[in-house]
Amino acid sequence: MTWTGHQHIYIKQAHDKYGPVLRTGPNEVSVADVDAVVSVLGSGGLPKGQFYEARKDPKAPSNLIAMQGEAHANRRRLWNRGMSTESLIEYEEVIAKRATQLLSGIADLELVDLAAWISYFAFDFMGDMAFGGGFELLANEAERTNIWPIIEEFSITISLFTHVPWVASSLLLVPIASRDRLRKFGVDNALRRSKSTAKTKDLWYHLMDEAGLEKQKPPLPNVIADGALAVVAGADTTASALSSLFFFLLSHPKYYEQLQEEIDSHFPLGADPLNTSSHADMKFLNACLNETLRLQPPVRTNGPRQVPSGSGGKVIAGSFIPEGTQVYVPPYSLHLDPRYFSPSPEKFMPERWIEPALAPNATAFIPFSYGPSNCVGRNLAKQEMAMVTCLLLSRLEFQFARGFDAAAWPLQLHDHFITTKGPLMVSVERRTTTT
Ligand code: HEM
Repeated sequence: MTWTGHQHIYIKQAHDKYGPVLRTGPNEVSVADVDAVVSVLGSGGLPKGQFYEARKDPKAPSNLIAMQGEAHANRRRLWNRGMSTESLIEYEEVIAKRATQLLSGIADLELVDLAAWISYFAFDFMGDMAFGGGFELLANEAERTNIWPIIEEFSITISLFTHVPWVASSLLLVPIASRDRLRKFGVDNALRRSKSTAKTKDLWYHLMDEAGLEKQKPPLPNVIADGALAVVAGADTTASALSSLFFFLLSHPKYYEQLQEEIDSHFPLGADPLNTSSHADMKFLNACLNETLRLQPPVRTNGPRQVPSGSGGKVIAGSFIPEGTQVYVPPYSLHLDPRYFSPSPEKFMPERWIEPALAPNATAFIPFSYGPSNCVGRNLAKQEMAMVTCLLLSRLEFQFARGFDAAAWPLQLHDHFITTKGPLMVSVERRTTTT
């Protein structure tokens, strides 16, 4: 089931048929019920278990996502500093530089694979954040030809073999030549970054504790492991969400126009669409981002938590779950559940996030998971998406390319823990009114 990339659809169909608590394997259940969000993922919920343990590389230091308990809380403190409001303000300049490169890269191409270009943006930016630079996919055609296929091979291979490509041992599944090149690439960049002083406080600055706030300096290999995690966990997810947003807008011209109008009203002629100070007031933009993350959550099934041995089991959503069982709380199934998102949960309707009469059940909305191991990069991801969307829609006009099979695109979004996607072919024109 995992191999097809459509497991999120099968699980949803099975929930529709058999109810919210479903046995999906000899020792695992899927619970698509809002009660499970807090009781499984919340702070008093269940720990990560064998699923994450089995994917750890015993020879490599763990990255944040594979950690638990106190070790996780200690490492997460460094990450939280790197994702604080002040840090996000520092990152604006780096996002702006890469978004502007994205704009100039596609502005004069008539036909563009927008999904690929958005991915180049997302990888270049996460390389800047995690290692103070490294990828130059937007600027460098040779890199797009030589390095991008390796990154894609890496993403697709590990995603085919494991649910959690973010855990170190997944690297072992990538063909040796690619793996070695990628490892060398990561280590070279990390070593270069470790010898330099950052011009801005990037994520590395916080993970390495360059401010000297911790009693002990984090060991370099741990920081390399977390830097690599940032690239894998932060680039593809954000790129998927942004590509899906453009797909939905292009499929719904009414919403495309409404969003463009909101953007134009906040950034009239001469204003900088990369300025983030209006984002909180841009209701329709935020509604479109939420609606995209609801219908196409980049992490569709997510990794499970486990009922601890010796606990005697746990009652979840009204069902007794024995100890040792792995429990999934699948975002895709929850997000399409009419109990939580009505009317028409399968439709792209940004207004459900604006009109009180359509208000969804916010607890059932978990694109970034929930609780102590939720996505530490969620605010950064939203900031990237908002900046790129405002810039592109204020400067360019997009349409699906002639002959593009829009109906087929969502089926090319494959759930391999993260989401892999097919080409999103669009035609592009400069807007004359705002430039
Ligand atoms: C739209 C974009 C994104 C989505 C949908 C997303 C989703 C998620 C989800 C569902 C998890 C929980 C995984 C689990 O329970 O195993 C997670 C964890 C994580 N994400 Fe994100 N993510 C996004 C962007 C980012 C970005 C930009 C970063 C920045 C580096 C990031 C870094 C992380 C890290 C480090 C974790 C592990 C947190 C922990 O275990 O404490 N993510 N993300």
